[in-house]
Amino acid sequence: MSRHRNVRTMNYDEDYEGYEDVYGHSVEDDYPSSPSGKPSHLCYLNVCTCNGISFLLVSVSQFIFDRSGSRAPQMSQFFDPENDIAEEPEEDGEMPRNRDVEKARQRLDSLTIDSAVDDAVAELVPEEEILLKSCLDEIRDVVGDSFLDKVVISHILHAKFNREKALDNLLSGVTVDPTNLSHVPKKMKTQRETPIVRPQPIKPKDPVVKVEAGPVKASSSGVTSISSKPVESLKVVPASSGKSVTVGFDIPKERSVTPSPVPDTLQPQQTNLKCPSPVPVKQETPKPSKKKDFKPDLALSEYTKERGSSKDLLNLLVIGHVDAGKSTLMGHVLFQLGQVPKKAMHKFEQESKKLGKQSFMYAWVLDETGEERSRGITMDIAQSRFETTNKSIVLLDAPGHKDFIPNMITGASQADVAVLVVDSTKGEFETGFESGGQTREHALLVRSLGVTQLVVAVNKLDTVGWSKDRFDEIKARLTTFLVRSAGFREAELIFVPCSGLQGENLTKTSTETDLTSWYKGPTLLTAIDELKPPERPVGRPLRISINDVFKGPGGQCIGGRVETGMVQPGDKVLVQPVGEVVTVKSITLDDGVGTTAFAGDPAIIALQGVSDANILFTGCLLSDPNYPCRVSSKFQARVVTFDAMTVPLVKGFTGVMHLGSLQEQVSVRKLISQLHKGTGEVVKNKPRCLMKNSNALIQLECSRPVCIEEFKDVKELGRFTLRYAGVTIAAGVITKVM
Ligand SMILES: Nc1nc2c(ncn2[C@@H]2O[C@H](COP(=O)(O)OP(=O)(O)OP(=O)(O)O)[C@@H](O)[C@H]2O)c(=O)[nH]1
Repeated sequence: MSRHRNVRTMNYDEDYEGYEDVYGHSVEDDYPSSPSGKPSHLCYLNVCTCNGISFLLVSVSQFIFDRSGSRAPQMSQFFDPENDIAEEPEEDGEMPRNRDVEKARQRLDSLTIDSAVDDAVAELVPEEEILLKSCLDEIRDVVGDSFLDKVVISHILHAKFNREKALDNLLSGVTVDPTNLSHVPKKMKTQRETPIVRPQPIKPKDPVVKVEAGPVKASSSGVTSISSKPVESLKVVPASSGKSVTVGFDIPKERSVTPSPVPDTLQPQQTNLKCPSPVPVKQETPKPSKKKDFKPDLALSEYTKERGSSKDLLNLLVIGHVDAGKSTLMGHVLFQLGQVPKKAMHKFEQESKKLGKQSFMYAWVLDETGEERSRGITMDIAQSRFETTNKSIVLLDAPGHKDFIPNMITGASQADVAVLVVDSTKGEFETGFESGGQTREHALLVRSLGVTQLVVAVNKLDTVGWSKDRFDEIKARLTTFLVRSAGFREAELIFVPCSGLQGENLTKTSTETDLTSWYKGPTLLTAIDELKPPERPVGRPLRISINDVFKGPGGQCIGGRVETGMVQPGDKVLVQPVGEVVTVKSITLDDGVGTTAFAGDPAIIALQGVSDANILFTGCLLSDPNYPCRVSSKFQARVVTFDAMTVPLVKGFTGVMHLGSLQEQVSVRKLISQLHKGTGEVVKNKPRCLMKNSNALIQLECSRPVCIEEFKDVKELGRFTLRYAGVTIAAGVITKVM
């Protein structure tokens, strides 16, 4: 079995209609409180307007971590702008005589700074307040609580919101003159429209491990996993070391194509990320084909001939909060279906027992790496395949831990349908469902990426005595959220009570009388079989998104998914964005049958005539040379911001865009207009910032040209999510490639 990405191939109209649910449907009037009892989870529902300064200020405060609470350290305790803490006597001996004098001087200095900073902050205009708070948060990520807020603020103001400079000054002990913090003469403030220079992201506090797809691994259980390997740890000079810190994300000025996706987990603090040697773009934006009409007939008749009588393929993603039991559930399903040999299962049982982790024996079917098994968590998408009565299922088991959400997004970009697993144990469902848990974020993500059908596995029901009340309670709370906030249709949701560990109600009707006394619905497998197959855009120009590049027996190979069209051995394909034409040497399909790959198929493709292996990388594309994909670094998008957003979206904001297998740093160039949720009408032109739950038209720019399409043309390559500081803050569809 191979490792690859799949294409979501859903009916365009139906899918777009779904997006109208997400982006367009207004239920402001009837929207209830959130399940948590908070005013509401308004993610898709409310229009956030910024009509005046007072509103803006109140709203901004919601985003800001308030360090002025009772736990805030006393200034006299820590503050010493001139002398490093290291100069304090280390031993517990008597304090030097001049210490009292020194402390008194510090107090005096701090008081001066205190009032000067207050004065300067009081003079800020709203955009500056937002910037100040965003700078403060980012610097806090590096220095932690080692400096008082006002000291950090004084440096930010002194550096005119340049957070790199402020951080450098702070760490190298530069003294700020507290009487000179008013950075802009008052008379200028009223005139200023957009002169605020957006600061660059800064260094992370801790080294971060990037998890990246590794080579294909076949296993005894027939499961293929995308191995996780630590690729780079950033070297960070500790703040206390006194050494100067180089900060800022190094974006090459020239437009070059480099196989270096930006790891999301590093946002917003990434720095010094070294891209592999750039490969020159031969044809940055391929010229549109002169042939106006693409003829889909050949592809469609081939498809009918080859696939007409076979089962529908369904790419199924399994999502849910960490430890909800996803791997155990699906591992047990595979075992019950005979996909895992008894001998292999026995081995997993013995080995997991030895490690004291016997409860994870079924999870081991899918969690294959040593690290996953010893830690008891899934770290990357594991892929397998099974059959139901009417469907051929490609199973994608996603990691639940929030550190691995970028990997989960990779899976979500391949999914046609999803199984959301929730733990029904008392307290555990609540943990996963409350803010900070992954149940909501995963559901929002898959819906944003086009999944409209969801099976909810109410798992671990054995822990609550197969309680119908608990099942009903979870069903009610989730339905409210999934329908009202995430934009699913109630008719597209199927709730199935089950136990992954005990194997109840998975592939055959349960024998557990406490369950069968009240539940007569489908098993998990039947529910999956009932999901509708997506329509495959076979009759469109070829697009194959690449998620793996490796040397195979056939030479240079890629693992990818055919997004649209079809491909056969001998076809010429255009590698984009580089713009080099290569030949398809051979195609290996996931089920090993046939050599023609159609839209929706995951495939391994060996290529001939590749001048440099570096032109192929995760996130690049193979397309029809006569009908190439758009390649651009600038585009317009309609976005909806999520409830989890922690900083307002302003011009210059930089985050990570996830578009299919592509992860790319992107910044907001323009906030064009804020839109009404229900009607899509412009409610405000050129808003200064976007808050949570806003709907807007914005212009974005990537740091290098990427393959993108307008959503109306190719939905798979026209929608994205935006993440910042490890949180998914927005989803969008591309409305105009520029
Ligand atoms: N009692 C009970 N325990 C279960 C059930 N399903 C899973 N578990 C236990 O829950 C723990 C976590 O299971 P996993 O399958 O690793 O959970 P996961 O959701 O795949 O975890 P991540 O992929 O790391 O997010 C293990 O100890 C399982 O034995 C169940 O139905 N009943």
